[in-house]
Formats: sequence, C-alpha cells, structure tokens
Amino acid sequence: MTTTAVRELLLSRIRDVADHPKPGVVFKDITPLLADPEAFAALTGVFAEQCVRHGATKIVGLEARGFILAAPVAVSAGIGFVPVRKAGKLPGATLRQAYELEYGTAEIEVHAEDLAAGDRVLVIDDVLATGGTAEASLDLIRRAGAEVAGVSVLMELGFLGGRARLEPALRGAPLEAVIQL
Ligand SMILES: O=P(O)(O)OC[C@H]1O[C@H](OP(=O)(O)OP(=O)(O)O)[C@H](O)[C@@H]1O
Ligand SMILES: Nc1ncnc2[nH]cnc12
Repeated sequence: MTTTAVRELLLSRIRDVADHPKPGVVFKDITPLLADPEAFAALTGVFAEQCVRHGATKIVGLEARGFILAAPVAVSAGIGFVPVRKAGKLPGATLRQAYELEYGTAEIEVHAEDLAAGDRVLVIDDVLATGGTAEASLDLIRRAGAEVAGVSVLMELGFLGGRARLEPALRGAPLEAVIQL
C-alpha cells in the first residue's frame, strides 16, 4: 500500500464524536481502527519503520490508548515496551512528572528501573493535542538517564499547538504524525 493509501485507510477508521468527554470537544475515537486488522497492522507497520529509522532500543507507550498502539510495535521491532502510566498505578519505585492540561494539572509515572543510560526511546501515542502529556514523558525519559529517539503519534491536532509546545523538549528529536488534522 502507498503512504497515501495507508493515511486514507487510517483516517477512514477514526470516528469523530461530538461533545465528548465534554461540550465543545470533538473526540477522535480510534476504536474503529483497532477493530480493523488491516488498518491496525498498517499503522503498526508505519510505527515499526519509524522505530528502525530512528534507531530506537525501547518503546514508551502513554496510557491508555498509547499502550494499545505501542505494544504491537515493540513486539514487531523486537524491542522492549515501557508503560508511562497515570500517577498511582505502577507498583514499583517510580519517577513522577506533573504537567499542565487545558484545565488543571495531571501527573504521570514510569518505573525508574525500566529505562537507563544507553536506551534510545521512541514515544508512541494516538493523539498529540496540547502536547502536555508527551512533553512530560520526555522529561521522565531523560530523568531516567535515557535518550529520546523521537515521538510518533497517529494524529496531531494542529489547532491545539502541541508541536510548538513540544519543540523545546524534543531537543532536535523528530516528532512524526501519520495524520495531521
Ligand atoms: O497532548 P495532550 O493535550 O496532552 O493530549 C493528548 C493525550 O490525551 C489523550 O489521553 P487521555 O489523557 O485522554 O488518556 P486515555 O488515553 O487514557 O484516554 C491522548 O491519548 C494523549 O495521551
Ligand atoms: N480531541 C481529542 N480526541 C481524542 N483524544 C484526545 N486527547 C486530547 N484531545 C483529544
């Protein structure tokens, strides 16, 4: 399949849900994509190629939808998967990072022992919106001593300015969005 055909297939499997989870938000629902094995496999293939191209040695997935997309990429690429979770879920010793959302703040965590110097980490998630979650994940990766290989997302909501917010934290690492909206 050509790159354009893959993008069209993926876009056709993302459903817009108006006013979810609150009025005024158009929620980008990826469950139709996950339910279509051809589309899910195509997306996994795109991420796996980026993983190889950026020389990643570990994959971080961002809870929760990022877990679903990142795990098959790690298996396909033959490298480890590391979950970045919302605070309070991981049982071991963690590093924790607070970040700002559109309204209020949130915190995410990673097991400190899962990342170390010498790791090159590709972050995978479904959506880049304001960029707050991805930015905080890059802080965690570096605080663990690892290097950021890149950030890969299925879709970027350009009108929310996530790319500009993330730019300084990327420090030259690539941010790739399969679909720009
Ligand atoms: O760029 P941002 O403004 O930080 O937003 C993007 C994040 O928001 C969504 O996750 P959410 O926190 O809704 O969690 P979920 O995947 O568990 O539904 C999405 O999956 C990203 O992780
Ligand atoms: N509009 C949106 N749809 C799906 N996930 C999101 N995360 C942040 N904004 C989102």
